[in-house]
Amino acid sequence: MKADLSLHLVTDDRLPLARLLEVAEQAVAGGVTVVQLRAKSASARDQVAALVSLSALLRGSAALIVNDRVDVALAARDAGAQIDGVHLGQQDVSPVTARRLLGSGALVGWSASRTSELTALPAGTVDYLGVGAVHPTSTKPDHPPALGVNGFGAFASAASPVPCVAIGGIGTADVGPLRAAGAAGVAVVSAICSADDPRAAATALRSRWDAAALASAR
Ligand SMILES: Cc1ncc(COP(=O)(O)OP(=O)(O)O)c(N)n1
Ligand SMILES: Cc1nc(C(=O)O)sc1CCOP(=O)(O)O
Ligand SMILES: [Mg+2]
Repeated sequence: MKADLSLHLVTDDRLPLARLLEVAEQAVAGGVTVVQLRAKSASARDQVAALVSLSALLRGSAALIVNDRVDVALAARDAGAQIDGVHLGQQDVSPVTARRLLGSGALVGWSASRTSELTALPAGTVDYLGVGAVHPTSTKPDHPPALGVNGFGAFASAASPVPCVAIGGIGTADVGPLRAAGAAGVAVVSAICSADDPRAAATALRSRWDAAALASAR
């Protein structure tokens, strides 16, 4: 595996850059392993600037990936940022193209929520699937229908051996059950970005994950 997929911070579109950087720094200090810049309403230029700042802040302490935009990932690399990969949706550039453009070492994630989408999965092209929504969430009003933890588990079994990262309305109480259902990791926006103390929120998610991983190893 190219990155520890266990705990993703997906950034909140509504955060101003200074707060986004603060939240990312605290989240990684609390145990986040992947930071995904999700800035859907920002211009390409602003996304590149944010990635350059995030890269300088993280200095490799967590993987830094970009939502939707392979072009932005490449432009940020060109500007000197360490960009580890992208997370793509079903409507975005194909993961095959992303893999070709970003290289074999890049982390390429792809969204999937129905088993019919797996038939189109190019073997060896994606490193993980982002699977949701686990619960309904107002963070992404156009999210796919909620799967619940059991639905997530059924999907993860069908997708095996591709690692599945759970997303959508996830809080600390979901982490253990999702790990037990076969999640390779969890991804959150509001559980960290809307917390008064993002570091404490990330620490709580991290310790639930570590406890569940320990329990499954017994
Ligand atoms: C880890 C992870 N999983 C799923 C998504 C959702 O991606 P997508 O379906 O492309 O939707 P948007 O985030 O682009 O609105 C994700 N971002 N991260
Ligand atoms: C970005 C995203 N993708 C989803 C999917 O189901 O594919 S749900 C989602 C938003 C997750 O935010 P929160 O942790 O605040 O619920
Ligand atoms: Mg997308």
